Amino acid sequence: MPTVHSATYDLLRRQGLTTVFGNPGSNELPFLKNFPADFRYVLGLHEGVVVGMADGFALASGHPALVNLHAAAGSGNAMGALTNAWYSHSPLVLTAGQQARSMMGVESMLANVDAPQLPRPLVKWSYEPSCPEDVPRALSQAIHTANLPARGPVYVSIPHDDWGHAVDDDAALLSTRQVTSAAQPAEAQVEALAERLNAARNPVLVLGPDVDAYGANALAVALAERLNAPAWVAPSASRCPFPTRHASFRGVLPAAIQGISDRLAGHDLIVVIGAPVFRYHQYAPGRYLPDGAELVHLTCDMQEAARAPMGDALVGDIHATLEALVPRLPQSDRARPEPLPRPEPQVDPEGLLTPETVFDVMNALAPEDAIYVKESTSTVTAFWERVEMRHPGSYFFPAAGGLGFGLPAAVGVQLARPERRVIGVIGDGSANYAITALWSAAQYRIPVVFVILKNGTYGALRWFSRLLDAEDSPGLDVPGLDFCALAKGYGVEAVAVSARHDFETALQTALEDDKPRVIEVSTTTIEP
Ligand SMILES: Cc1ncc(Cn2c(C)c(CCOP(=O)(O)OP(=O)(O)O)sc2=O)c(N)n1
Ligand SMILES: [Ca+2]
Repeated sequence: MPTVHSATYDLLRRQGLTTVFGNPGSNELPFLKNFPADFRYVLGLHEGVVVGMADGFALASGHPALVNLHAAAGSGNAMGALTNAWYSHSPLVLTAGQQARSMMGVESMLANVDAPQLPRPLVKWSYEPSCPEDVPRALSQAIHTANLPARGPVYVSIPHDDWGHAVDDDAALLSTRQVTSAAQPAEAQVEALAERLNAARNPVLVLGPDVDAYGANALAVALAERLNAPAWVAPSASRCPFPTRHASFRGVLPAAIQGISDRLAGHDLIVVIGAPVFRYHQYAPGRYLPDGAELVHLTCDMQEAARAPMGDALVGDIHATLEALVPRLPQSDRARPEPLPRPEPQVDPEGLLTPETVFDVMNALAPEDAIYVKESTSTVTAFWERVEMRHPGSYFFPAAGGLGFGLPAAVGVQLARPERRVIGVIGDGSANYAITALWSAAQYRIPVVFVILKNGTYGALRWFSRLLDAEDSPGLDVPGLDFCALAKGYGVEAVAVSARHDFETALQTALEDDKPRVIEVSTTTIEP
């Protein structure tokens, strides 16, 4: 007779979720016992690391990832990482152990009181099965809910005395289910979009993370070339949807209402693809659109479409829609955009490196298909100007700006993409939120190159403090951190550098190694 335990592992195996990212408690042991030999468990020492690794793994692989957390305390620790997974449309299947059913009501230790409520609103669906026999079906619903557009995290709480319960043979019907979506816009919808583009005098593209998530980067290039239109990356970029040295590439839009309108002034049609409209950040009120401009928005996420403050929107599959759209457009006779000029090298002060130099060296030495996991807020602009990214899946940044993503996500990305080198570019502030990810990288010998930019301060907050007239705020500096000692403590080799040649040597050595390494670089602080 199959049990909840055996039926669940059959389901997970057939649905391709054989890597479990977790941090266990007693509630989880009945799920983890008799752990199948064809499954892999990746331990994180904090649940923010567990979810961060799973997030990087899911985003880089394009498939759902399974997470197993401890009840309330474990799930609570994961909430910060969930903010990023929610906004990056990351298909995470979070499971959490619950106290035994008869012990929940008295709120005994490790009872997850009102479990489904805890992760809301950062999950698409949250559930605790009402009886043990429903656990396999609930997990099947969780997998498909996470994976259907718009993709996103889900949460299932499972009492630990459910796993041994018998289930009937029909539970096996779950494991072979294939649930997919077409989301192909109708002929008339594609035609209407084509007509609008054809009628535009001076269209501009604004491309978001879901272009990269749907593998539609080449279609975005084809669209830009067919229109001879400039292509901006949508603000607060969490992925790279367009080759950064292409002639149409114009950089990342500022995350400010008036700033965006200023950059897009003169265009009569703004075509936003695969991004919310928009992920503003600093409060800089202004006009949502430049004079004379209209906006049309293609998104996979109905909530993005519904909540936008302006424009028309079409909800559909990004890849399928562009595939249907591009052939309908005649080759424009507009002048092709001129490539952006290359930035000048920066002069480094004695004993420090500018972030610009760090990125110039990275661009020179890293493989052309390197993957960057970025979490140093003040250096984002300099990075996009100086580091070339041309392949899909080359860049990941916390989609909600929730720090503690970078280190673990870099581990998860490298686990998903062993054929490409992953370089984590992490601020000395951000590095502390999930520093224990270094232990997982060492334990599982996941060869991420962690470059920690040490400017001794929360650089982005220094900038914000000026913007918000709060420059006398306390708590903006992080002096006295020794990331070589910290890395050593977690089993990762590390070196500290403060001169260009030393960084070149350290980076080259790390790129040639098959184990993780930390490079602590003393840098100046720059404006975001
Ligand atoms: C979990 C969490 N805590 C606090 C913040 C606030 N915060 C903080 C603390 C920043 C400073 C980041 O400093 P860094 O050293 O990582 O990078 P820079 O010096 O390049 O800004 S940026 C920012 O939004 C956050 N975004 N997420
Ligand atoms: Ca810093």
